[in-house]
Amino acid sequence: MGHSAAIWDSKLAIERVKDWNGIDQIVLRNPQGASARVSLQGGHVISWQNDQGQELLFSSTKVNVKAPKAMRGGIPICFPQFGNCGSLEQHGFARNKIWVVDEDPPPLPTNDSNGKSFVDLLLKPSEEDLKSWPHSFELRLRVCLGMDGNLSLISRVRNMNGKPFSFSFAYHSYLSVSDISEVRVEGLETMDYFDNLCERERFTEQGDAITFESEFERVYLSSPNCIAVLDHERKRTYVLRKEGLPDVVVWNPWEKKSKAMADLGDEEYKQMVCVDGAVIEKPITLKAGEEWMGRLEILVIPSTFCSDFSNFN
Ligand SMILES: O=P(O)(O)OC[C@H]1O[C@H](O)[C@H](O)[C@@H](O)[C@@H]1O
Repeated sequence: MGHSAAIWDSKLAIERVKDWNGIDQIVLRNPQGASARVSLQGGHVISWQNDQGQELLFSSTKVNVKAPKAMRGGIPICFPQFGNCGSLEQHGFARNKIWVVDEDPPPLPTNDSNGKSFVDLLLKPSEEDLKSWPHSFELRLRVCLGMDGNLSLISRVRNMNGKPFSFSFAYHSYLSVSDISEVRVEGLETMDYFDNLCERERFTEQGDAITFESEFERVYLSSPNCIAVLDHERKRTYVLRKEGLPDVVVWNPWEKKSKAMADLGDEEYKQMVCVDGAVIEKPITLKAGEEWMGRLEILVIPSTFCSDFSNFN
C-alpha cells in the first residue's frame, strides 16, 4: 500500500495518508461514500462517517497540547489494562503506541470480510514495553467498513510462546449524540454492574433502559451481545453487536468532571456517550501459543425502525 496511493477494486477504496504530526492514517471508504479513518497512533479509529458525511463518533475539539496521548474521542483501544486496575498507565499502553499495517495477517477463523473495505494493524511490544509488561504478545486489529456502512473491529491477542499472561481489553467507543439527556441505552436492564462512582460496589440494574442525568461510570457484567443506544433527537440508533467481549462500560463524565479534563470542552460531554465492548471482570489468560479474539460491530439505523432491536441479536 503506497503513501497517498489509492488501492481500488472498482468499488472499494483504501487510502493511506499522513496526519499533521506525520503519523499515518488509513482511510476506508465504501461505494456509497461512507468512510472510516484509523490512525496508526493507537490503532485508534478516529472517525466514522455515514454516506451523508455525518460523523458518527464523538471527538473533542480541544487538544491537550501538554500531554501527547490518545485523542479524546473515536474508539481508543484499552489494552492490556482497563482503567487504573493494575500497575500500567491508565487504559494500558496500546492506545499510545505506533502500530504498523499488517500486510499478511493470519487468516481469521470466519472470513466475513468479503465485500468490505478493511485494513489489518499490528502491535508488538517494544523493548521498553517489555520492561513494564514483560509478555511476548501480538495484538492485531482488523477495521472493516461494510457495504452498508457498518463498522466492525476484530481484535486478536496471541501469546507468542511466552509464559502465560492475563489482560483486560476495551473498545472505548465514543458515540456522537445530540444531547446526552436525550439518550437511552437498551439491553442492559437487569444486569449486574460495578459502579465506579461507588468504589466499584456491585449492584443490579432495574428493569428500565438507562438514561443520564449526572456523571455515569458503570461496568455491566456478562451482558447480552446486542446493545442499542437510542438518540431521540437525531432519530438515530446505534446497535452494538459484540462477541468475546462479555462486559459493557457505560461512561459520561458530566459537567464537573469534564471541566477538569484538559482535552474536553466544557459543554462537550453532552455530545458523547461511551458504550464499550470490554473484558474487565474476568481477564483473559493466554498460555503459550494461545489466541483470543473479540469483535465489535456498530451499525446505525433510524430510530423509527427500532422499536424492537432484539431482532438484531
Ligand atoms: O481519560 P481517559 O484515560 O481516556 O479515560 C476516560 C474514562 O474511561 C473510562 O470510561 C473510565 O471508566 C473512566 O474512569 C475514565 O475517566
